[in-house]
Amino acid sequence: MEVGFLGLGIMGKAMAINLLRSGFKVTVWNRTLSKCDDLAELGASIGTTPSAVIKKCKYTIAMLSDPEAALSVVFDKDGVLEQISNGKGYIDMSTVDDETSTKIFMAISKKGASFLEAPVSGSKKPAENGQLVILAAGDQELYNEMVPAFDVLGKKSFFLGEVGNGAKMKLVVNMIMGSMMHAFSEGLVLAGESGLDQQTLLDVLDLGAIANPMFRMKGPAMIQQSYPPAFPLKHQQKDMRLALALSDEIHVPMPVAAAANETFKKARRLDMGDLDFSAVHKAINQ
Ligand SMILES: NC(=O)C1=CN([C@@H]2O[C@H](COP(=O)(O)OP(=O)(O)OC[C@H]3O[C@@H](n4cnc5c(N)ncnc54)[C@H](OP(=O)(O)O)[C@@H]3O)[C@@H](O)[C@H]2O)C=CC1
Ligand SMILES: O=CC(=O)O
Repeated sequence: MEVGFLGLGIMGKAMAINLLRSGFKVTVWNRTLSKCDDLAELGASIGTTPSAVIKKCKYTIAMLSDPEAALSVVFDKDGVLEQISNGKGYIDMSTVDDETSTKIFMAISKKGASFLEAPVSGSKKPAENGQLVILAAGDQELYNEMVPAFDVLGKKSFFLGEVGNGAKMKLVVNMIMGSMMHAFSEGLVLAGESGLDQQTLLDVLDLGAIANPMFRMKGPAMIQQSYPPAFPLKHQQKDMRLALALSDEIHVPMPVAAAANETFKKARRLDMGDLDFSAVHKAINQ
Protein backbone atom coordinates (compact mmCIF):
# COMPACT_ATOMS: atom_id res chain seq x y z
CA MET A 1 0.00 0.00 0.00
CA GLU A 2 1.33 3.45 -0.90
CA VAL A 3 0.63 6.36 1.45
CA GLY A 4 1.56 10.02 1.57
CA PHE A 5 2.52 11.55 4.91
CA LEU A 6 2.35 15.29 5.64
CA GLY A 7 4.00 16.53 8.84
CA LEU A 8 7.11 14.97 10.38
CA GLY A 9 7.08 16.42 13.88
CA ILE A 10 7.49 14.31 17.03
CA MET A 11 4.49 12.17 16.14
CA GLY A 12 4.51 12.20 12.34
CA LYS A 13 8.13 11.13 12.08
CA ALA A 14 7.62 8.12 14.36
CA MET A 15 4.41 7.13 12.58
CA ALA A 16 5.89 7.43 9.08
CA ILE A 17 8.90 5.34 10.16
CA ASN A 18 6.58 2.60 11.43
CA LEU A 19 4.71 2.54 8.13
CA LEU A 20 7.99 2.28 6.20
CA ARG A 21 9.27 -0.49 8.47
CA SER A 22 6.04 -2.42 7.96
CA GLY A 23 6.43 -2.43 4.19
CA PHE A 24 4.30 0.55 3.17
CA LYS A 25 5.62 2.74 0.36
CA VAL A 26 5.68 6.21 1.90
CA THR A 27 6.03 9.64 0.30
CA VAL A 28 6.68 12.36 2.88
CA TRP A 29 6.44 16.13 3.03
CA ASN A 30 7.23 18.51 5.85
CA ARG A 31 7.07 22.33 5.92
CA THR A 32 10.72 22.36 6.95
CA LEU A 33 11.76 20.08 4.11
CA SER A 34 15.12 19.09 5.64
CA LYS A 35 13.20 17.00 8.19
CA CYS A 36 12.37 14.61 5.31
CA ASP A 37 16.00 13.53 4.98
CA ASP A 38 15.97 10.97 7.82
CA LEU A 39 12.90 9.36 6.30
CA ALA A 40 14.46 9.31 2.83
CA GLU A 41 17.41 7.40 4.32
CA LEU A 42 14.93 4.77 5.47
CA GLY A 43 13.46 4.48 1.97
CA ALA A 44 10.76 7.14 1.79
CA SER A 45 10.23 9.30 -1.29
CA ILE A 46 10.00 13.05 -0.79
CA GLY A 47 7.23 15.27 -2.14
CA THR A 48 8.17 18.94 -2.39
CA THR A 49 4.62 20.19 -1.67
CA PRO A 50 1.44 18.75 -0.15
CA SER A 51 -0.18 18.81 -3.61
CA ALA A 52 2.73 16.81 -5.07
CA VAL A 53 2.20 14.13 -2.40
CA ILE A 54 -1.55 14.03 -3.02
CA LYS A 55 -0.99 13.72 -6.78
CA LYS A 56 1.27 10.70 -6.27
CA CYS A 57 -0.65 8.81 -3.58
CA LYS A 58 -4.14 7.34 -3.34
CA TYR A 59 -4.12 7.81 0.44
CA THR A 60 -2.48 10.69 2.32
CA ILE A 61 -2.18 11.04 6.10
CA ALA A 62 -1.57 14.40 7.80
CA MET A 63 -0.13 14.89 11.32
CA LEU A 64 0.11 18.65 11.90
CA SER A 65 0.36 20.88 14.93
CA ASP A 66 -2.98 22.68 15.16
CA PRO A 67 -6.06 23.98 13.28
CA GLU A 68 -4.07 26.73 11.52
CA ALA A 69 -1.54 24.21 10.18
CA ALA A 70 -4.22 21.68 9.20
CA LEU A 71 -6.16 24.34 7.26
CA SER A 72 -3.07 25.86 5.67
CA VAL A 73 -1.86 22.52 4.28
CA VAL A 74 -5.25 21.89 2.68
CA PHE A 75 -6.32 25.34 1.46
CA ASP A 76 -3.11 27.31 0.74
CA LYS A 77 -1.10 27.41 -2.48
CA ASP A 78 0.36 23.98 -3.39
CA GLY A 79 -2.03 22.51 -0.86
CA VAL A 80 -4.03 19.30 -0.75
CA LEU A 81 -7.05 20.72 -2.60
CA GLU A 82 -5.05 21.40 -5.75
CA GLN A 83 -4.66 17.67 -6.50
CA ILE A 84 -7.24 15.78 -4.45
CA SER A 85 -9.83 14.07 -6.62
CA ASN A 86 -12.31 11.27 -6.93
CA GLY A 87 -10.87 7.95 -5.70
CA LYS A 88 -8.36 9.50 -3.31
CA GLY A 89 -8.54 9.54 0.50
CA TYR A 90 -7.30 12.18 2.97
CA ILE A 91 -6.82 11.21 6.60
CA ASP A 92 -6.11 14.00 9.08
CA MET A 93 -4.69 12.63 12.34
CA SER A 94 -3.86 16.05 13.85
CA THR A 95 -5.66 17.16 17.02
CA VAL A 96 -8.05 19.91 15.91
CA ASP A 97 -11.58 21.06 16.73
CA ASP A 98 -14.65 19.70 14.96
CA GLU A 99 -15.19 22.98 13.08
CA THR A 100 -11.76 22.74 11.45
CA SER A 101 -12.27 19.09 10.64
CA THR A 102 -15.68 19.80 9.10
CA LYS A 103 -14.26 22.60 6.91
CA ILE A 104 -11.63 20.22 5.58
CA PHE A 105 -14.18 17.44 5.11
CA MET A 106 -16.51 19.67 3.08
CA ALA A 107 -13.74 20.96 0.82
CA ILE A 108 -12.37 17.45 0.19
CA SER A 109 -15.87 16.08 -0.46
CA LYS A 110 -16.55 18.81 -3.02
CA LYS A 111 -13.59 17.44 -4.97
CA GLY A 112 -15.15 13.97 -4.91
CA ALA A 113 -12.56 12.51 -2.52
CA SER A 114 -13.05 10.77 0.84
CA PHE A 115 -12.14 12.15 4.26
CA LEU A 116 -11.43 10.68 7.65
CA GLU A 117 -10.41 12.49 10.81
CA ALA A 118 -8.33 10.21 12.99
CA PRO A 119 -6.67 11.97 15.93
CA VAL A 120 -4.68 9.75 18.25
CA SER A 121 -4.28 9.24 21.95
CA GLY A 122 -0.79 8.31 23.11
CA SER A 123 2.45 10.20 23.00
CA LYS A 124 5.94 9.94 21.51
CA LYS A 125 6.70 6.45 22.88
CA PRO A 126 3.36 4.92 21.87
CA ALA A 127 3.85 6.48 18.42
CA GLU A 128 7.31 4.90 18.17
CA ASN A 129 5.98 1.55 19.38
CA GLY A 130 2.85 1.48 17.21
CA GLN A 131 0.68 1.62 20.34
CA LEU A 132 -1.52 4.65 19.63
CA VAL A 133 -5.28 4.69 20.16
CA ILE A 134 -6.93 5.96 16.98
CA LEU A 135 -10.18 7.93 17.17
CA ALA A 136 -11.51 7.89 13.61
CA ALA A 137 -14.68 9.38 12.17
CA GLY A 138 -15.97 10.22 8.71
CA ASP A 139 -16.05 7.97 5.66
CA GLN A 140 -16.48 4.37 6.83
CA GLU A 141 -15.26 2.86 3.56
CA LEU A 142 -12.04 4.87 3.83
CA TYR A 143 -11.76 3.77 7.45
CA ASN A 144 -11.98 0.12 6.36
CA GLU A 145 -9.31 0.72 3.71
CA MET A 146 -7.02 2.35 6.28
CA VAL A 147 -7.27 -0.45 8.87
CA PRO A 148 -3.98 -2.08 7.73
CA ALA A 149 -2.19 1.24 8.31
CA PHE A 150 -4.01 1.87 11.60
CA ASP A 151 -3.00 -1.63 12.74
CA VAL A 152 0.64 -0.60 12.25
CA LEU A 153 0.25 2.78 13.97
CA GLY A 154 -1.94 1.81 16.88
CA LYS A 155 -3.01 -0.85 19.34
CA LYS A 156 -6.70 -0.08 18.83
CA SER A 157 -8.78 2.03 16.49
CA PHE A 158 -12.33 3.23 17.07
CA PHE A 159 -14.74 4.29 14.33
CA LEU A 160 -16.91 6.97 15.93
CA GLY A 161 -19.37 7.87 13.16
CA GLU A 162 -19.74 11.28 11.59
CA VAL A 163 -16.96 13.85 11.11
CA GLY A 164 -16.46 15.83 14.32
CA ASN A 165 -16.89 12.91 16.70
CA GLY A 166 -13.20 11.95 16.51
CA ALA A 167 -12.09 15.54 17.12
CA LYS A 168 -14.49 15.95 20.03
CA MET A 169 -13.52 12.63 21.64
CA LYS A 170 -9.84 13.58 21.43
CA LEU A 171 -10.48 16.99 23.00
CA VAL A 172 -12.46 15.47 25.87
CA VAL A 173 -9.66 12.97 26.55
CA ASN A 174 -6.99 15.67 26.48
CA MET A 175 -9.03 18.03 28.63
CA ILE A 176 -9.11 15.28 31.27
CA MET A 177 -5.39 14.59 30.81
CA GLY A 178 -4.43 18.27 31.14
CA SER A 179 -6.55 18.71 34.26
CA MET A 180 -5.04 15.56 35.79
CA MET A 181 -1.50 16.72 35.01
CA HIS A 182 -2.30 20.05 36.64
CA ALA A 183 -3.66 18.45 39.82
CA PHE A 184 -0.70 16.04 39.94
CA SER A 185 1.74 18.96 39.61
CA GLU A 186 0.03 20.89 42.40
CA GLY A 187 0.27 17.79 44.58
CA LEU A 188 3.99 17.39 43.91
CA VAL A 189 4.66 21.03 44.75
CA LEU A 190 2.48 20.91 47.87
CA ALA A 191 4.24 17.75 49.06
CA GLY A 192 7.70 19.26 48.49
CA GLU A 193 6.87 22.61 50.08
CA SER A 194 5.35 20.95 53.14
CA GLY A 195 8.46 18.90 53.80
CA LEU A 196 7.31 15.56 52.38
CA ASP A 197 9.43 13.31 50.22
CA GLN A 198 8.09 13.56 46.65
CA GLN A 199 9.24 10.06 45.66
CA THR A 200 7.23 8.69 48.60
CA LEU A 201 4.20 10.58 47.26
CA LEU A 202 4.71 8.83 43.89
CA ASP A 203 4.93 5.45 45.65
CA VAL A 204 1.74 6.12 47.62
CA LEU A 205 -0.15 7.27 44.52
CA ASP A 206 1.00 4.23 42.58
CA LEU A 207 -0.52 1.84 45.10
CA GLY A 208 -3.94 3.47 45.27
CA ALA A 209 -7.07 3.96 43.21
CA ILE A 210 -5.65 6.88 41.22
CA ALA A 211 -2.50 5.06 40.07
CA ASN A 212 -1.99 5.57 36.36
CA PRO A 213 0.72 5.26 33.67
CA MET A 214 1.05 9.04 33.27
CA PHE A 215 1.96 9.70 36.91
CA ARG A 216 4.24 6.65 36.85
CA MET A 217 6.05 7.68 33.65
CA LYS A 218 6.32 11.43 34.14
CA GLY A 219 6.57 11.72 37.94
CA PRO A 220 10.26 10.78 38.46
CA ALA A 221 11.46 13.28 35.80
CA MET A 222 9.17 15.99 37.19
CA ILE A 223 10.73 15.58 40.64
CA GLN A 224 14.08 16.25 38.94
CA GLN A 225 12.50 19.28 37.20
CA SER A 226 13.23 17.65 33.84
CA TYR A 227 10.64 18.02 31.08
CA PRO A 228 12.00 16.57 27.79
CA PRO A 229 9.28 17.13 25.17
CA ALA A 230 7.14 14.12 24.28
CA PHE A 231 3.84 16.02 24.15
CA PRO A 232 4.74 19.72 23.83
CA LEU A 233 3.03 21.98 26.36
CA LYS A 234 1.91 24.37 23.59
CA HIS A 235 -0.17 21.52 22.10
CA GLN A 236 -1.71 20.62 25.47
CA GLN A 237 -2.72 24.26 25.95
CA LYS A 238 -4.18 24.30 22.43
CA ASP A 239 -6.25 21.24 23.34
CA MET A 240 -7.46 22.83 26.60
CA ARG A 241 -8.44 25.95 24.64
CA LEU A 242 -10.33 23.93 22.01
CA ALA A 243 -12.06 21.76 24.64
CA LEU A 244 -13.13 24.87 26.55
CA ALA A 245 -14.47 26.39 23.33
CA LEU A 246 -16.50 23.24 22.75
CA SER A 247 -17.86 23.44 26.29
CA ASP A 248 -18.76 27.12 25.76
CA GLU A 249 -20.79 26.30 22.67
CA ILE A 250 -22.92 23.75 24.50
CA HIS A 251 -22.91 25.42 27.94
CA VAL A 252 -21.11 22.72 29.90
CA PRO A 253 -19.42 24.15 33.00
CA MET A 254 -15.74 23.15 33.23
CA PRO A 255 -14.25 25.14 36.13
CA VAL A 256 -11.40 22.71 36.75
CA ALA A 257 -10.28 22.64 33.10
CA ALA A 258 -10.60 26.43 32.87
CA ALA A 259 -8.35 26.88 35.91
CA ALA A 260 -5.82 24.38 34.56
CA ASN A 261 -5.80 26.20 31.23
CA GLU A 262 -4.79 29.41 33.01
CA THR A 263 -1.62 27.72 34.27
CA PHE A 264 -0.87 26.23 30.84
CA LYS A 265 -1.24 29.76 29.42
CA LYS A 266 1.11 31.10 32.10
CA ALA A 267 3.62 28.39 31.21
CA ARG A 268 3.52 29.45 27.54
CA ARG A 269 4.16 33.06 28.55
CA LEU A 270 7.16 31.83 30.53
CA ASP A 271 8.55 30.28 27.32
CA MET A 272 7.79 26.70 28.30
CA GLY A 273 5.68 25.89 25.20
CA ASP A 274 8.26 23.59 23.66
CA LEU A 275 8.88 21.65 26.88
CA ASP A 276 6.78 18.62 27.71
CA PHE A 277 3.31 19.41 29.04
CA SER A 278 4.48 18.14 32.45
CA ALA A 279 6.35 21.48 32.67
CA VAL A 280 3.08 22.90 33.99
CA HIS A 281 4.69 21.67 37.24
CA LYS A 282 7.51 24.18 36.70
CA ALA A 283 4.99 26.98 36.13
CA ILE A 284 3.21 26.11 39.39
CA ASN A 285 6.56 26.03 41.18
CA GLN A 286 7.45 29.59 40.12
N1 LIG B 1 3.37 14.73 20.82
C1 LIG B 1 2.38 14.02 21.33
O1 LIG B 1 2.55 13.35 22.37
C2 LIG B 1 1.02 13.98 20.70
C3 LIG B 1 0.61 14.94 19.79
N2 LIG B 1 -0.66 14.86 19.25
C4 LIG B 1 -1.11 15.85 18.28
O2 LIG B 1 -0.48 15.50 17.04
C5 LIG B 1 -0.18 16.68 16.30
C6 LIG B 1 1.32 16.74 16.02
O3 LIG B 1 1.99 16.75 17.26
P1 LIG B 1 3.59 16.70 17.36
O4 LIG B 1 4.14 15.82 16.33
O5 LIG B 1 3.89 16.45 18.79
O6 LIG B 1 3.93 18.22 17.03
P2 LIG B 1 5.28 18.89 16.55
O7 LIG B 1 5.21 20.28 17.05
O8 LIG B 1 6.45 18.04 16.89
O9 LIG B 1 5.13 18.89 14.95
C7 LIG B 1 4.21 19.72 14.32
C8 LIG B 1 4.21 19.49 12.82
O10 LIG B 1 3.30 20.44 12.21
C9 LIG B 1 4.02 21.16 11.21
N3 LIG B 1 3.47 22.52 11.08
C10 LIG B 1 3.30 23.44 12.05
N4 LIG B 1 2.74 24.56 11.54
C11 LIG B 1 2.58 24.34 10.21
C12 LIG B 1 2.06 25.12 9.14
N5 LIG B 1 1.57 26.34 9.33
N6 LIG B 1 2.04 24.56 7.91
C13 LIG B 1 2.53 23.33 7.71
N7 LIG B 1 3.04 22.53 8.66
C14 LIG B 1 3.05 23.04 9.91
C15 LIG B 1 5.46 21.17 11.68
O11 LIG B 1 6.32 21.48 10.60
P3 LIG B 1 7.79 22.09 10.88
O12 LIG B 1 8.67 20.91 11.14
O13 LIG B 1 8.14 22.81 9.62
O14 LIG B 1 7.67 23.02 12.05
C16 LIG B 1 5.58 19.72 12.15
O15 LIG B 1 5.69 18.84 11.08
C17 LIG B 1 -0.70 17.86 17.15
O16 LIG B 1 -1.99 18.18 16.72
C18 LIG B 1 -0.72 17.29 18.56
O17 LIG B 1 -1.67 17.93 19.39
C19 LIG B 1 -1.51 13.83 19.55
C20 LIG B 1 -1.13 12.85 20.41
C21 LIG B 1 0.14 12.86 21.08
O1 LIG C 1 -2.33 14.23 22.85
C1 LIG C 1 -1.50 13.77 23.61
C2 LIG C 1 -1.51 12.42 24.07
O2 LIG C 1 -0.60 12.03 24.86
O3 LIG C 1 -2.43 11.68 23.72
